[in-house]
Amino acid sequence: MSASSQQSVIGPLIGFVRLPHGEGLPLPAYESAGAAGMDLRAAVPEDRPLLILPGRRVLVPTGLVMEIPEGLEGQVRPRSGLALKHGITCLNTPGTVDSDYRGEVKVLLVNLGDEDFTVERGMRVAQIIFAPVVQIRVEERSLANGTARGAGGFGSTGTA
Ligand SMILES: O=c1ccn([C@H]2C[C@H](O)[C@@H](COP(=O)(O)OP(=O)(O)OP(=O)(O)O)O2)c(=O)[nH]1
Ligand SMILES: [Mg+2]
Repeated sequence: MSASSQQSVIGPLIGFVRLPHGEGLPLPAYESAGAAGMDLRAAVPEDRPLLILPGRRVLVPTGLVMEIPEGLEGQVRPRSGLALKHGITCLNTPGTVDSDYRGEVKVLLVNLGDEDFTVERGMRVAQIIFAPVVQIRVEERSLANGTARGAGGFGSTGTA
């Protein structure tokens, strides 16, 4: 198995459906044995790259629909290299992909740099991390139970 196609053999199985405009792009894969995220590629047309002007945002298609099982979510997060070199990050980070979402996964990029940035087809624009989620039950109460911290927060435990 090559370094660029690591595949977990014990993790949950997630179905990826490739949309027509995603044809020909590699499926997301773990790029190293211990990678937490799988990179997401831009499924923009070869002849129509996306230009992101400084201060502007664009929604980048990935060409993928994911069947995330109940109990998991997808977190769309920025890539540090793009952030460091170009000021490109995800505006809504971490983006949340719900387990019942069956639309195309998209990446909302923002250009916080001072130069134009071009998103080419196949460029790895973000990464997705799959993580467990719990859905809680809500019970309204008149008073919260007491704790040692109480209402202290926002630096209440000291300055250093
Ligand atoms: O970075 C992201 C964030 C979200 N989504 C998709 C999957 C997610 O399940 C859906 C809704 O996202 P979210 O709940 O964050 O947005 P919303 O503004 O609350 O929309 P909605 O009312 O559809 O829930 O949009 C993405 O493809 N990429
Ligand atoms: Mg929502």
